[in-house]
Amino acid sequence: MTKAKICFIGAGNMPRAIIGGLVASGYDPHLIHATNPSAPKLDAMRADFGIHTSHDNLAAARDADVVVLSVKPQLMEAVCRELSPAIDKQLLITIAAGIPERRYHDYFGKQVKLIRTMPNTPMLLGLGMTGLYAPAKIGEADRALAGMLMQSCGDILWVEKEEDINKVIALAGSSPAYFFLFVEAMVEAGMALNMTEEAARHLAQQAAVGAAAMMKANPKQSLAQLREAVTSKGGTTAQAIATFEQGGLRPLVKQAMGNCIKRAEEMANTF
Ligand SMILES: NC(=O)c1ccc[n+]([C@@H]2O[C@H](COP(=O)([O-])OP(=O)(O)OC[C@H]3O[C@@H](n4cnc5c(N)ncnc54)[C@H](OP(=O)(O)O)[C@@H]3O)[C@@H](O)[C@H]2O)c1
Ligand code: PRO
Repeated sequence: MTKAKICFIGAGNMPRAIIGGLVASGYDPHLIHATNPSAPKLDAMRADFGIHTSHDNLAAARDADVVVLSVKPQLMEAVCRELSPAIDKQLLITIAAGIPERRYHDYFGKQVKLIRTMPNTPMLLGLGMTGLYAPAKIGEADRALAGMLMQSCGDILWVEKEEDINKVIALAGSSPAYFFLFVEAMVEAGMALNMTEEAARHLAQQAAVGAAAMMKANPKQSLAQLREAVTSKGGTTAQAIATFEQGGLRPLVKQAMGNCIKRAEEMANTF
Protein backbone atom coordinates (compact mmCIF):
# COMPACT_ATOMS: atom_id res chain seq x y z
CA MET A 1 0.00 0.00 0.00
CA THR A 2 1.23 3.52 -0.83
CA LYS A 3 2.65 5.83 1.84
CA ALA A 4 1.14 8.93 0.23
CA LYS A 5 0.05 11.66 2.63
CA ILE A 6 -3.58 12.40 1.88
CA CYS A 7 -5.38 15.53 2.95
CA PHE A 8 -9.16 15.99 2.73
CA ILE A 9 -10.31 19.60 2.46
CA GLY A 10 -13.80 19.47 4.02
CA ALA A 11 -14.78 16.79 6.53
CA GLY A 12 -18.43 16.12 5.70
CA ASN A 13 -20.39 12.95 4.94
CA MET A 14 -18.43 11.80 1.90
CA PRO A 15 -14.87 12.22 3.26
CA ARG A 16 -16.03 10.48 6.42
CA ALA A 17 -17.12 7.52 4.29
CA ILE A 18 -13.84 7.44 2.31
CA ILE A 19 -11.60 7.88 5.37
CA GLY A 20 -13.56 5.19 7.24
CA GLY A 21 -13.11 2.81 4.30
CA LEU A 22 -9.40 3.64 3.90
CA VAL A 23 -8.61 3.09 7.58
CA ALA A 24 -10.65 -0.13 7.70
CA SER A 25 -8.68 -1.36 4.68
CA GLY A 26 -5.41 -0.89 6.60
CA TYR A 27 -4.30 2.58 5.39
CA ASP A 28 -2.12 4.22 8.06
CA PRO A 29 -4.35 6.85 9.74
CA HIS A 30 -1.27 8.99 10.51
CA LEU A 31 -0.95 9.60 6.75
CA ILE A 32 -4.48 11.06 6.60
CA HIS A 33 -5.41 14.65 7.48
CA ALA A 34 -8.84 16.29 7.30
CA THR A 35 -9.68 19.98 7.58
CA ASN A 36 -12.99 21.66 8.32
CA PRO A 37 -14.08 25.05 9.65
CA SER A 38 -16.16 23.67 12.54
CA ALA A 39 -14.75 21.34 15.21
CA PRO A 40 -17.35 18.61 15.92
CA LYS A 41 -16.86 16.63 12.67
CA LEU A 42 -13.08 16.78 13.11
CA ASP A 43 -13.35 15.66 16.74
CA ALA A 44 -15.48 12.70 15.66
CA MET A 45 -13.06 11.72 12.85
CA ARG A 46 -10.06 11.91 15.18
CA ALA A 47 -11.85 9.78 17.75
CA ASP A 48 -13.23 7.25 15.26
CA PHE A 49 -10.30 6.87 12.86
CA GLY A 50 -7.19 8.27 14.63
CA ILE A 51 -6.36 10.67 11.76
CA HIS A 52 -4.84 14.17 11.99
CA THR A 53 -7.27 17.07 11.82
CA SER A 54 -6.98 20.86 11.71
CA HIS A 55 -8.73 24.03 10.60
CA ASP A 56 -5.80 25.09 8.40
CA ASN A 57 -6.47 24.20 4.75
CA LEU A 58 -3.23 25.76 3.49
CA ALA A 59 -0.86 24.02 5.91
CA ALA A 60 -2.59 20.66 5.46
CA ALA A 61 -2.46 20.87 1.64
CA ARG A 62 1.15 22.04 1.62
CA ASP A 63 2.20 18.96 3.62
CA ALA A 64 0.23 16.45 1.47
CA ASP A 65 1.03 14.35 -1.60
CA VAL A 66 -2.66 14.05 -2.49
CA VAL A 67 -5.29 16.70 -1.80
CA VAL A 68 -8.90 15.53 -1.95
CA LEU A 69 -11.21 18.49 -2.61
CA SER A 70 -14.35 17.56 -0.66
CA VAL A 71 -16.37 20.72 -0.15
CA LYS A 72 -19.77 21.46 -1.67
CA PRO A 73 -19.62 22.63 -5.31
CA GLN A 74 -20.83 26.11 -4.29
CA LEU A 75 -17.73 26.59 -2.10
CA MET A 76 -15.19 24.99 -4.43
CA GLU A 77 -14.01 28.15 -6.19
CA ALA A 78 -13.30 30.04 -2.94
CA VAL A 79 -11.54 27.03 -1.41
CA CYS A 80 -9.32 26.46 -4.49
CA ARG A 81 -8.37 30.15 -4.61
CA GLU A 82 -7.39 29.95 -0.92
CA LEU A 83 -5.40 26.73 -1.49
CA SER A 84 -3.60 27.90 -4.63
CA PRO A 85 -0.33 29.11 -2.98
CA ALA A 86 0.04 25.68 -1.30
CA ILE A 87 -0.42 23.66 -4.50
CA ASP A 88 2.64 22.69 -6.48
CA LYS A 89 3.22 19.03 -7.43
CA GLN A 90 0.38 17.49 -5.42
CA LEU A 91 -2.17 15.29 -7.12
CA LEU A 92 -5.62 16.82 -6.69
CA ILE A 93 -8.65 14.57 -6.53
CA THR A 94 -12.07 16.18 -6.58
CA ILE A 95 -15.21 14.41 -5.44
CA ALA A 96 -17.51 17.33 -6.28
CA ALA A 97 -20.49 16.80 -8.57
CA GLY A 98 -20.93 19.06 -11.56
CA ILE A 99 -17.69 21.06 -11.79
CA PRO A 100 -15.77 20.32 -15.02
CA GLU A 101 -12.04 19.53 -14.84
CA ARG A 102 -11.08 22.61 -16.90
CA ARG A 103 -12.74 24.95 -14.37
CA TYR A 104 -10.29 23.95 -11.61
CA HIS A 105 -7.35 25.47 -13.52
CA ASP A 106 -9.23 28.79 -13.48
CA TYR A 107 -10.03 28.40 -9.79
CA PHE A 108 -6.37 27.74 -8.92
CA GLY A 109 -5.11 30.37 -11.38
CA LYS A 110 -2.63 27.84 -12.82
CA GLN A 111 -2.42 24.37 -14.36
CA VAL A 112 -2.98 21.63 -11.76
CA LYS A 113 -2.92 17.81 -11.85
CA LEU A 114 -6.53 16.86 -11.19
CA ILE A 115 -8.59 13.67 -11.35
CA ARG A 116 -12.37 13.86 -11.13
CA THR A 117 -14.09 11.16 -9.12
CA MET A 118 -17.65 10.36 -8.12
CA PRO A 119 -17.78 8.11 -5.06
CA ASN A 120 -20.78 7.11 -2.93
CA THR A 121 -21.43 6.82 0.80
CA PRO A 122 -21.31 2.97 1.08
CA MET A 123 -17.52 3.49 0.88
CA LEU A 124 -17.72 3.74 4.67
CA LEU A 125 -18.37 -0.02 4.73
CA GLY A 126 -15.93 -0.88 1.94
CA LEU A 127 -18.91 -1.31 -0.40
CA GLY A 128 -18.50 1.90 -2.38
CA MET A 129 -18.66 2.51 -6.11
CA THR A 130 -16.48 5.24 -7.57
CA GLY A 131 -16.28 6.48 -11.14
CA LEU A 132 -13.01 8.20 -12.11
CA TYR A 133 -12.02 10.45 -15.00
CA ALA A 134 -8.49 11.68 -15.72
CA PRO A 135 -7.52 13.96 -18.62
CA ALA A 136 -4.96 12.51 -21.05
CA LYS A 137 -2.03 14.45 -19.54
CA ILE A 138 -2.35 12.67 -16.15
CA GLY A 139 0.35 10.01 -15.84
CA GLU A 140 0.03 6.34 -14.98
CA ALA A 141 1.41 6.71 -11.43
CA ASP A 142 -1.19 9.34 -10.50
CA ARG A 143 -4.01 7.29 -12.06
CA ALA A 144 -2.86 4.24 -10.14
CA LEU A 145 -2.72 6.23 -6.88
CA ALA A 146 -6.27 7.63 -7.30
CA GLY A 147 -7.57 4.20 -8.32
CA MET A 148 -5.89 2.53 -5.33
CA LEU A 149 -7.36 5.08 -2.86
CA MET A 150 -10.90 4.65 -4.11
CA GLN A 151 -10.56 0.88 -4.58
CA SER A 152 -9.61 0.49 -0.94
CA CYS A 153 -13.23 1.43 -0.17
CA GLY A 154 -15.08 -0.51 -2.89
CA ASP A 155 -15.25 -0.97 -6.66
CA ILE A 156 -14.04 1.53 -9.24
CA LEU A 157 -14.81 2.26 -12.88
CA TRP A 158 -12.68 4.55 -15.07
CA VAL A 159 -14.60 6.52 -17.68
CA GLU A 160 -12.88 7.80 -20.81
CA LYS A 161 -15.11 10.81 -21.47
CA GLU A 162 -15.62 13.45 -18.78
CA GLU A 163 -19.34 13.72 -19.58
CA ASP A 164 -19.72 10.09 -18.45
CA ILE A 165 -19.03 11.16 -14.85
CA ASN A 166 -22.60 12.54 -14.86
CA LYS A 167 -23.90 9.07 -15.75
CA VAL A 168 -21.88 7.70 -12.82
CA ILE A 169 -23.65 10.23 -10.56
CA ALA A 170 -27.07 9.02 -11.73
CA LEU A 171 -26.21 5.32 -11.43
CA ALA A 172 -23.98 5.22 -8.35
CA GLY A 173 -23.20 8.58 -6.64
CA SER A 174 -26.82 9.53 -6.01
CA SER A 175 -28.39 6.08 -6.22
CA PRO A 176 -27.92 4.92 -2.60
CA ALA A 177 -30.57 7.57 -1.84
CA TYR A 178 -32.97 5.95 -4.37
CA PHE A 179 -32.67 2.61 -2.58
CA PHE A 180 -33.15 4.25 0.83
CA LEU A 181 -36.27 5.97 -0.53
CA PHE A 182 -37.66 2.67 -1.81
CA VAL A 183 -37.10 0.91 1.53
CA GLU A 184 -38.51 3.98 3.35
CA ALA A 185 -41.68 3.67 1.25
CA MET A 186 -41.89 -0.08 2.02
CA VAL A 187 -41.53 0.60 5.76
CA GLU A 188 -44.27 3.26 5.60
CA ALA A 189 -46.51 0.76 3.80
CA GLY A 190 -45.73 -1.86 6.47
CA MET A 191 -46.59 0.62 9.22
CA ALA A 192 -49.88 1.41 7.45
CA LEU A 193 -50.58 -2.33 7.86
CA ASN A 194 -50.12 -1.92 11.65
CA MET A 195 -46.60 -3.32 11.83
CA THR A 196 -44.09 -1.61 14.10
CA GLU A 197 -41.51 0.53 12.31
CA GLU A 198 -38.77 -1.69 13.77
CA ALA A 199 -40.28 -4.92 12.42
CA ALA A 200 -41.10 -3.38 9.01
CA ARG A 201 -37.56 -1.99 8.67
CA HIS A 202 -36.00 -5.29 9.75
CA LEU A 203 -37.98 -7.20 7.10
CA ALA A 204 -37.49 -4.70 4.27
CA GLN A 205 -33.80 -3.92 4.82
CA GLN A 206 -32.79 -7.57 5.20
CA ALA A 207 -34.66 -8.33 1.95
CA ALA A 208 -32.71 -5.46 0.30
CA VAL A 209 -29.38 -6.77 1.63
CA GLY A 210 -30.26 -10.30 0.46
CA ALA A 211 -31.36 -9.11 -2.99
CA ALA A 212 -28.17 -7.04 -3.40
CA ALA A 213 -26.03 -10.03 -2.39
CA MET A 214 -27.89 -12.28 -4.87
CA MET A 215 -27.27 -9.84 -7.74
CA LYS A 216 -23.58 -9.73 -6.89
CA ALA A 217 -23.26 -13.50 -6.41
CA ASN A 218 -24.98 -14.33 -9.72
CA PRO A 219 -23.44 -12.09 -12.39
CA LYS A 220 -24.38 -14.58 -15.13
CA GLN A 221 -28.07 -14.50 -14.25
CA SER A 222 -29.98 -11.57 -15.70
CA LEU A 223 -31.84 -9.29 -13.31
CA ALA A 224 -35.06 -10.40 -15.02
CA GLN A 225 -34.21 -14.04 -14.22
CA LEU A 226 -33.57 -13.21 -10.57
CA ARG A 227 -36.90 -11.35 -10.46
CA GLU A 228 -38.75 -14.18 -12.20
CA ALA A 229 -37.38 -16.72 -9.70
CA VAL A 230 -39.33 -14.86 -6.98
CA THR A 231 -42.44 -14.38 -9.08
CA SER A 232 -44.65 -17.49 -9.05
CA LYS A 233 -47.20 -17.60 -11.85
CA GLY A 234 -50.54 -16.39 -10.50
CA GLY A 235 -48.92 -15.74 -7.10
CA THR A 236 -48.45 -12.78 -4.78
CA THR A 237 -45.29 -11.19 -6.22
CA ALA A 238 -46.85 -11.06 -9.70
CA GLN A 239 -49.55 -8.77 -8.33
CA ALA A 240 -47.03 -6.41 -6.75
CA ILE A 241 -44.78 -6.36 -9.85
CA ALA A 242 -47.74 -5.71 -12.16
CA THR A 243 -48.73 -2.79 -9.92
CA PHE A 244 -45.22 -1.27 -10.21
CA GLU A 245 -45.16 -1.75 -14.00
CA GLN A 246 -48.67 -0.32 -14.49
CA GLY A 247 -47.72 2.62 -12.22
CA GLY A 248 -44.84 3.47 -14.56
CA LEU A 249 -41.87 2.56 -12.35
CA ARG A 250 -39.46 2.08 -15.29
CA PRO A 251 -40.20 5.40 -17.07
CA LEU A 252 -40.18 7.13 -13.68
CA VAL A 253 -36.68 5.78 -12.91
CA LYS A 254 -35.53 6.89 -16.38
CA GLN A 255 -36.95 10.36 -15.79
CA ALA A 256 -35.40 10.61 -12.30
CA MET A 257 -31.95 9.65 -13.61
CA GLY A 258 -32.34 12.03 -16.55
CA ASN A 259 -33.14 14.88 -14.13
CA CYS A 260 -30.15 13.93 -11.98
CA ILE A 261 -27.87 14.26 -15.03
CA LYS A 262 -29.59 17.50 -16.08
CA ARG A 263 -28.84 19.00 -12.66
CA ALA A 264 -25.16 17.99 -12.95
CA GLU A 265 -25.06 19.72 -16.37
CA GLU A 266 -26.70 22.85 -14.92
CA MET A 267 -24.12 22.85 -12.13
CA ALA A 268 -21.36 22.68 -14.76
CA ASN A 269 -22.72 25.92 -16.22
CA THR A 270 -23.13 27.58 -12.82
CA PHE A 271 -19.90 26.91 -10.93
N1 LIG B 1 -22.77 12.87 0.05
C1 LIG B 1 -22.65 12.08 -1.03
O1 LIG B 1 -23.28 11.03 -1.16
C2 LIG B 1 -21.68 12.48 -2.14
C3 LIG B 1 -21.36 11.53 -3.12
C4 LIG B 1 -20.46 11.86 -4.12
C5 LIG B 1 -19.89 13.13 -4.14
N2 LIG B 1 -20.25 14.04 -3.19
C6 LIG B 1 -19.60 15.37 -3.25
O2 LIG B 1 -18.85 15.51 -2.06
C7 LIG B 1 -18.73 16.89 -1.73
C8 LIG B 1 -19.03 17.05 -0.26
O3 LIG B 1 -20.33 16.52 -0.02
P1 LIG B 1 -20.74 16.04 1.43
O4 LIG B 1 -21.98 15.26 1.28
O5 LIG B 1 -19.58 15.45 2.13
O6 LIG B 1 -21.10 17.50 2.05
P2 LIG B 1 -21.15 17.97 3.54
O7 LIG B 1 -21.46 16.81 4.44
O8 LIG B 1 -22.00 19.19 3.61
O9 LIG B 1 -19.63 18.40 3.79
C9 LIG B 1 -19.03 19.55 3.32
C10 LIG B 1 -18.00 19.96 4.38
O10 LIG B 1 -17.22 21.02 3.91
C11 LIG B 1 -16.92 21.84 5.03
N3 LIG B 1 -16.44 23.14 4.63
C12 LIG B 1 -17.18 24.27 4.38
N4 LIG B 1 -16.35 25.28 4.05
C13 LIG B 1 -15.08 24.79 4.09
C14 LIG B 1 -13.79 25.36 3.88
N5 LIG B 1 -13.64 26.64 3.52
N6 LIG B 1 -12.71 24.58 4.03
C15 LIG B 1 -12.83 23.27 4.40
N7 LIG B 1 -14.03 22.69 4.62
C16 LIG B 1 -15.14 23.42 4.46
C17 LIG B 1 -18.21 21.87 5.81
O11 LIG B 1 -17.96 22.29 7.14
P3 LIG B 1 -19.12 22.89 8.09
O12 LIG B 1 -20.15 21.83 8.25
O13 LIG B 1 -18.37 23.21 9.32
O14 LIG B 1 -19.62 24.09 7.34
C18 LIG B 1 -18.65 20.43 5.69
O15 LIG B 1 -18.17 19.64 6.76
C19 LIG B 1 -19.68 17.65 -2.64
O16 LIG B 1 -18.94 18.36 -3.58
C20 LIG B 1 -20.54 16.58 -3.28
O17 LIG B 1 -20.88 16.90 -4.61
C21 LIG B 1 -21.10 13.75 -2.18
N1 PRO C 1 -24.62 13.58 -3.43
C1 PRO C 1 -24.25 14.74 -4.21
C2 PRO C 1 -25.48 15.53 -4.62
O1 PRO C 1 -26.58 15.17 -4.24
C3 PRO C 1 -23.52 14.20 -5.41
C4 PRO C 1 -23.93 12.77 -5.53
C5 PRO C 1 -24.50 12.36 -4.20
O2 PRO C 1 -25.34 16.50 -5.35
